[in-house]
Amino acid sequence: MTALSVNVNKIAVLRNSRGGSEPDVLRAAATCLDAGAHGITVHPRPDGRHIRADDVLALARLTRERGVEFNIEGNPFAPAREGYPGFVELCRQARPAQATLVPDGDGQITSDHGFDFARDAGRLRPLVRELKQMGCRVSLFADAWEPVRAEGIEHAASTGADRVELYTGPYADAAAAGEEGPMLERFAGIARRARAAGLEVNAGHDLSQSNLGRFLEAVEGVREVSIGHALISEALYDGLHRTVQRYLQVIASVRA
Ligand SMILES: CC(=O)[C@@H](O)[C@H](O)COP(=O)(O)O
Ligand SMILES: NCC(=O)COP(=O)(O)O
Repeated sequence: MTALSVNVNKIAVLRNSRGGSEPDVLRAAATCLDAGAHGITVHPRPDGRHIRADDVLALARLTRERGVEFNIEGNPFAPAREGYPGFVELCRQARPAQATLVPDGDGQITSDHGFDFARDAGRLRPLVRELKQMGCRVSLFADAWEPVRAEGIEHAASTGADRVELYTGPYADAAAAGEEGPMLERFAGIARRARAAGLEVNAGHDLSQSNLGRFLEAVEGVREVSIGHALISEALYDGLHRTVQRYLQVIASVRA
């Protein structure tokens, strides 16, 4: 069954908006785990807009104590700056179960593309090796809708990474327009291609209660979905514990 990793970035957005300690990221993560979430994801960004280095280390302790997975996302090429030791150094300190490499620039409002693996495989390879030597499973953020980039799956495998995380933003947009059919076929094809290349498949970005089930029905073998923005938004109306349980029910209802 697909694992649910809850991304708690948006708890930190609200907390940072007033400069205090509430809402508490750690308490929110513990609530998600109490509700049955399989893991926690964060995407600390160099500008510190939400998750900060101290959150990462605190969440690393919590997930280790709970015996669940911690997934840290980030751009491994982004330089360190005050308050941000750099992605690889953060992983060295936190030792997450999974490191998900995402090619985001500082100016992006959110993640919106995967790697160009034909171009980037060479410089990703040593980073993947270093992270795996730390004991991290390594996942690479990958597009699934642009033919040019999507053909790079074999290049992604050549980096030594364990998984790709399919960027599902375009799927979510298509689903909102009721036009997800062709997109799902493409995602299913890329997922098969990834597994044939020896990569397991994660998925994430803009997944929600309304679009998750159709995605998992169409795209076989998704090991993990990491979900944040929609889940936290829905939790504002329905409560965090109940919302996490609703996502788990969606996942459990998917035909094996
Ligand atoms: C990689 C990805 O698609 C998301 O996990 C990303 O973490 C979202 O980042 P923001 O929460 O900063 O939008
Ligand atoms: N990798 C995707 C993730 O962690 C959360 O993305 P979103 O649900 O906040 O869009």
